[in-house]
Amino acid sequence: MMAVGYNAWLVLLSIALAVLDAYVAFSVVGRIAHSRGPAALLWTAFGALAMGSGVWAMHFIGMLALQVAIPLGYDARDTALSGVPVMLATGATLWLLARHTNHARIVLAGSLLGLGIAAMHYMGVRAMEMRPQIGWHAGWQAASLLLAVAGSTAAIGLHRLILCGARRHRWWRRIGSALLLGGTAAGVHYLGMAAVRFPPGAVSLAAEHGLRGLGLALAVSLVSGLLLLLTLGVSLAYRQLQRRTEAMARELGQARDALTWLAYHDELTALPNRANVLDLLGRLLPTAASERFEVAVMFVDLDGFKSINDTLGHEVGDEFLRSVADALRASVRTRDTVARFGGDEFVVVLERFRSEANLVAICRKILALVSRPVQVAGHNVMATPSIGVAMFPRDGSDAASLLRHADLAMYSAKEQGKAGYCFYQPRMSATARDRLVLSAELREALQRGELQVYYQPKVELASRRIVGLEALVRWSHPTRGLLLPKSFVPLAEGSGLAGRLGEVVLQRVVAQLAQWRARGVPLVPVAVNVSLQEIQDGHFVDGLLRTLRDSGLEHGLIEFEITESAAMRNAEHTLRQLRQLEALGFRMAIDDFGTGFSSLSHLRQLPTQSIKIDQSFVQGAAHNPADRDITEAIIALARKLRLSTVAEGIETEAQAAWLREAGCEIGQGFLFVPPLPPERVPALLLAESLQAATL
Ligand SMILES: Nc1nc2c(ncn2[C@@H]2O[C@H](COP(=O)(O)O[C@H]3[C@@H](O)[C@H](n4cnc5c(=O)[nH]c(N)nc54)O[C@@H]3COP(=O)(O)O)[C@@H](O)[C@H]2O)c(=O)[nH]1
Repeated sequence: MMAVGYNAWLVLLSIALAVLDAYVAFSVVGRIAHSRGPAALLWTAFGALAMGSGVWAMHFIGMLALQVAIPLGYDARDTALSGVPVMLATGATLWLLARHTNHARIVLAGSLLGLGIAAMHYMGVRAMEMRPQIGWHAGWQAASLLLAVAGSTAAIGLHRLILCGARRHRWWRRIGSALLLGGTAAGVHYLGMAAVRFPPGAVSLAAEHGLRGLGLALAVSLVSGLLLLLTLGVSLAYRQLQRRTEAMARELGQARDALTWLAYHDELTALPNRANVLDLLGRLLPTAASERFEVAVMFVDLDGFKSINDTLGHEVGDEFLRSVADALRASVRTRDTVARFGGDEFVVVLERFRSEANLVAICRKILALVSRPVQVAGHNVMATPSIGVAMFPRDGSDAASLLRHADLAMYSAKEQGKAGYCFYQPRMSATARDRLVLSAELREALQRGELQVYYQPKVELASRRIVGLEALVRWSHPTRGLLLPKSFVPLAEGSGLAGRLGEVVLQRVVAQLAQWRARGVPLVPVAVNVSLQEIQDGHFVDGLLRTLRDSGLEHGLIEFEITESAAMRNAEHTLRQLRQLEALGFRMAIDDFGTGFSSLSHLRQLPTQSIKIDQSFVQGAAHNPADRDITEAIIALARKLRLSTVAEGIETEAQAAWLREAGCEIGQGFLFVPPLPPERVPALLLAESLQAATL
């Protein structure tokens, strides 16, 4: 038997190539696993080519490292063909590993790869074309086959363990599995070569025409190494790209989820919003119709929330709305829906309730829980709810009509004194239509001059002398008769006509005063009610001065009454406007005092000469100690601020006497004179006092 030796450098080179090859192969498995469709197929083919050719190059360099006493060569065709089984086996292995793996798949992949490597080796040895044929040592042959299968399986198993295990030390373990697989491929080759027995006198026919030489070994190593490095580079770059794409997809997904949430929820309270409720009712009502159960929609609106917002600020308002949301949730079952439609409007949807009495109980619970005072940023805040209820199928067959009717019922609850609930009744729709008609008619009435101004005297309580008049608008409606402000002033404010209405009243008052003066009637200041909309209009002061310009009237003859809640709203801007009016010599009074949320520091800054005590306190004082206490407190406060007090709505002598004793100087009410048309006022102004006047 011929002696056999190896070129140690080429052996080392072949082992290094095998390890690099294995490392690249595992990297490519990751790319296939994370790709789909054609990309996965392309990576499999690319990986099979790179890894198969790497193993093949390792084997070929190993063959070239072989040194025997005779010249050796390798048939080019057989050598090239020996790469085919390993490439096929590699392709199959990569594909198997990239998909779902279990123990059986790992053993199958390891066996396929091992057999592919072994097949390549034994085909490659044949390429030497030895004559006589070489002999084989069965033991070494069996050992090489066993190593091929066991080593490949172990390396693949180790790699799977890495993927499933913790991230720590992954890199080292990946190198370990590459060393194991690379070592296996090299081991199969060198164990296989140990099995080869060159008969004495044997020759290699391929030495004449085949591949041979150190230069060739280096060239193959270089090409194969470059191919593997290129594959590794592309694989890493591709992984980076995939990670970025995945991160972007994740971010996009999160952004889409956030947008979807926002589209269906109210950001402030995290409650469902209008779109959500419409969606819910759209699904619920058909089921309710087919399964014959009832659905109730409750419209909940807070009374006086605006003044909380305006006087205490939006942060306090927001916090208070969140507490209202909690109170509403606590009032109903978890399966009922509580939603916020915006502002201070909430909606509750209840399904499968037991009876109408059950709904009444829920309304009462809402009233009790929502009306509780809440501590927000050091303030004791409270607002009562007004609730409107509409039921399916009785009050509406679809979401839109149910919500509209619940809303109308809520308005009705407000009209009935607020802090209550109302169930929808068909006549409410008629009332709403009526409001619309009246609103349209008001626009024409302003042009046609149907508005009139009545005057109610303000009287000095001690002497019953008339010290002022209040101008109160009336609408002489062609078919409905004389309408009071409560039936059309809110309509004017809701339809943007408040400014025009104020202008008309002011023109009438100025013309009236000028006419009385011309007739020699002694004049007293006339108070004109102004709404917040008018005050906030940037042209209010200009319009006022224009109206007064040719009248020759002193500005001190006009007093503006602004309600307490309006004075506190948008406080800064309102304050600027009022100061401008004061600087021009106009007088100012705070109307309906005691009904809003005044900030005392703000009140101190208001350029006002008097405070009007709301008539509810004046009339309640006789039987309600709290009203009496509030009235006395307002009078004391006005004294401290050096303001005069005017008590509204005095109807009895007892009220007048008590108010006078309490320190109130001026009064107004039916006891003295009701609001009168202008033609009846001169007689009063010409008399010394009311006692002397004949009404
Ligand atoms: N923006 C404008 N608002 C106006 C204008 N004119 C009136 N108003 C606002 O309407 C409110 C109601 O006015 P009215 O129905 O005319 O009622 C006044 C009196 O009739 C009533 N009053 C007077 N004395 C008594 C009484 O003894 N008992 C009793 N039950 N009611 C009485 O009070 C109203 C006057 O109150 P006040 O203005 O608070 O002094 C009216 O309050 C205005 O807000 C307008 O031109 N523009």
